[in-house]
Amino acid sequence: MISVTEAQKLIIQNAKQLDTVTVDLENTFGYFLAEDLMAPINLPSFRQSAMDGYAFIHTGKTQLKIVGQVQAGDTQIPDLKEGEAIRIFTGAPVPDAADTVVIQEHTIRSGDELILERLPNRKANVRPVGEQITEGTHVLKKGHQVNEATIGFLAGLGITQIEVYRKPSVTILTTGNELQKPGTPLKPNHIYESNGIMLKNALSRIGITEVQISKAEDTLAATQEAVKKALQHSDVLLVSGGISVGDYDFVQKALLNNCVKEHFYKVNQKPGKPLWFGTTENRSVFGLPGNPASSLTAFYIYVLPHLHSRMGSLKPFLNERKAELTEDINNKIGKTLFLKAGVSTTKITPYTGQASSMLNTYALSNALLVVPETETALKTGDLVNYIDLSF
Ligand SMILES: Nc1nc2c(c(=O)[nH]1)N[C@H]1C(S)=C(S)[C@@H](COP(=O)(O)OP(=O)(O)OC[C@H]3O[C@@H](n4cnc5c(N)ncnc54)[C@H](O)[C@@H]3O)O[C@H]1N2
Ligand code: MOO
Repeated sequence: MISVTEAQKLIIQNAKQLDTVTVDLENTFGYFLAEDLMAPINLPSFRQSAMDGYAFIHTGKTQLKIVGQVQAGDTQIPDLKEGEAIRIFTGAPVPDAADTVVIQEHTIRSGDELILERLPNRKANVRPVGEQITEGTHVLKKGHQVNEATIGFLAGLGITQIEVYRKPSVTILTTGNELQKPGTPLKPNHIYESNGIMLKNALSRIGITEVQISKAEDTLAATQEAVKKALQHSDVLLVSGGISVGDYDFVQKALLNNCVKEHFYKVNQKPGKPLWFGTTENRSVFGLPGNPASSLTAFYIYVLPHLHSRMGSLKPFLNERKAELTEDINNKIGKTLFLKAGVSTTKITPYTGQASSMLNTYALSNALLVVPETETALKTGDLVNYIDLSF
C-alpha cells in the first residue's frame, strides 16, 4: 500500500498531456493555454484620454482658449498650441501636442474661455501608448487557465482564436447488481445509483462535459467488455465500485485483462483505500471505491488533479489552506484521513457522519480536513491543513 504523497506523484507523472486544438476565443473558458501568447498590438494603441475634460499643453497657465473638440473614435484630430484647449472625452485620442487632460469638474467654461480651477499634474489623465501592454511582449504563459478576464483581455488585443489543450472525454462505468436508476420505486435490497450523476457533475464543474455513464453487471465478462468499449471511445475511464477484494469485485482483473498498466492499487488513506490507477498509451483509468463519499474524495484528491494535468495545468491540485481546529481528532489507524468539514473564516470543524457511505454531510462541506498518516492526534486550536472545496 502506498502513501497519499506517492499516489499523488504517480497520477501526475503518468498524466499524458492531451493534444492541442485551436478554439474560438469565446469558447475557451476553463481551457489551459498550449502556447505563450504575445501581444499583437500596443494597448492602448494610441494616446487615450482617461477622462471627460479638456486636453492642453501644460505650461502652468490656468486660462485657456477652447479651439476644438475630439470624441472617442474620431480619426481627424484637431491641433492646438500653448494656451489652447481641446474639449475631449474618455477614450478619445489626445492631440499630439497635448500632454495633459483636466477633468471637466475642475474647470469653469464660458463660451470659448476655460478657467482651470485646479491645475492637474503634467501628463494627468493621458494613457500613454502601450501603458498596459507593448506590442510583441509576452502577455500570458502556456498553462494559464482561461477565465472571463483572460477572454476580455485577449479580445481587447484583437485575438479571435487561441491554441489550448483539448479537454478529455470521459466514461463513468458503474458496477453493482444492487444499483437501480432513480425514478422508480426501490426494489428490495437495491439502492439508487448515485455515483454516476455525482461524478458527472464533478467533471462538469471543471469544464469536462463530454461524459457518458454506462453500467456493468457484476461478472468478469460484463465488466471486461464494458471496460473494453469505454477505452475505445474515451480518454479517461472512471470505474465506480467493484475494486475491493470481494468475490464479485472484478474491476482490477477486467482492467488488467484490457492491458491497462497498473500504477497503484490501494492507498494508505481513509476513505478510499481500495483506489486503483492505471494507464494505456493515451488513456487513464481510475478504479474508484463504490462507497459514494470515498468516490468523491478520490475524485478531488486524485482524479481532478490528474485531469487538470492532462489538460495542461501547471498547478493541478486543489488549493490546500490552513485553519484552526475547533475540536480534538484522534487518528489511531495510521492512515491519512480526509474528513468532511466546514470552514468558516479561520476555523474548521469536522462533521459527524464521516462514514464512506454518507453523503449527507458531504453536501454541507466546503473543505476536506487532512489528518496526515503520521499524526495520531490533533488538538483543538491546532492549525491544520484542509483542501478547499470552494473552487
Ligand atoms: N474485506 C474487505 N472488504 C472491504 C475493504 C477491505 O479492505 N477489505 N475495503 C472497504 C472499503 S474501504 C471500501 S471503500 C469498499 C470499496 O468497495 P468496492 O469499490 O468494491 O465497491 P462496492 O463493493 O461495489 O460498493 C461499495 C458500497 O458502495 C455502494 N455503491 C457502489 N456503487 C454505487 C453507486 N454507483 N452509487 C451509489 N452507491 C454505490 C455499494 O452498494 C456498497 O454499499 O470496500 C470495503 N470492503
Ligand atoms: O476507504 Mo473506504 O473508501 O473507507 O469506505
